[in-house]
Amino acid sequence: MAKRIDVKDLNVYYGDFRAVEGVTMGIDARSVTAFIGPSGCGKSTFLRTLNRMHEVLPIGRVDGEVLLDGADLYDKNVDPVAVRRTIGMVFQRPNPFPTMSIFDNVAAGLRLNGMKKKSELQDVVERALQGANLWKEVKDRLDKPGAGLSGGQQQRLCIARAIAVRPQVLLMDEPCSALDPISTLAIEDLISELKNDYTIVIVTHNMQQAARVSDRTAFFNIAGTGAPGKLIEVDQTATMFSSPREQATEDYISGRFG
Ligand SMILES: Nc1ncnc2c1ncn2[C@@H]1O[C@H](COP(=O)(O)OP(=O)(O)OP(=O)(O)O)[C@@H](O)[C@H]1O
Repeated sequence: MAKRIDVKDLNVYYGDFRAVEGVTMGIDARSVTAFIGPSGCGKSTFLRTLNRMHEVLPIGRVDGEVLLDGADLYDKNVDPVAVRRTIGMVFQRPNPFPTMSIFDNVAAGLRLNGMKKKSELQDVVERALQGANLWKEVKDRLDKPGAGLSGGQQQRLCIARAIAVRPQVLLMDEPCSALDPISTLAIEDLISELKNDYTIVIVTHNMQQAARVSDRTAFFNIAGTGAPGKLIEVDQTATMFSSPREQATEDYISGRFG
């Protein structure tokens, strides 16, 4: 189910502006890969190319290859909507559907995929909520609005919604930046569990978080305002944090800039 991703010479544009230049890297299946780097270096932009979300913007354009177990996501015969179904995304701010119940939030994607039987939906919703470590807290209030949960619970609800449709990859764009430390730890524990089943990519500004949750870390940087973001290096997280190859990585990790 979990798949690996290989990116080859990827350039990402907003109109004429090249925001990310020449990224080539592999992302292992069933592992957590963290993207780190200073603000504006293109981490989120690059992340959104991995499930073809970038091109939702009219000015969004990509060239290069993103291979999911060897198959190019940008092949002209590939349906971008199908890509977004197999590569799920969790955003910075928890964004449950505000008027929907907790149950319906998790069931929404399943219903879109044609699952109609109540008993089947109940099974999958329960499994997804358990997978997101939220079941115990919400099992007696499934018919209450998702918007009534705490921020940390809402983010776990969004993770449950994302995993309910059994994606092959889960992309997370600073999933803890709006959360308190306790909720952050709950999400980090969850990420460590989910990697047994999913390929996970997480953008984070928090060095400790990258060190705690990821197996591999990719450092991106920009030469200056208006310059494109570039991948500087990617390696095992332990190596990146103890003996990176590039001086810029060491400077960033040790807090000398960014
Ligand atoms: N919708 C947009 N239209 C035009 N340019 C954009 C758009 N979104 C982002 N950019 C530009 O693309 C570059 C990369 O931005 P991006 O948000 O990907 O960086 P980031 O590393 O994720 O930053 P941060 O850590 O602050 O979230 C920046 O120069 C940014 O201004």
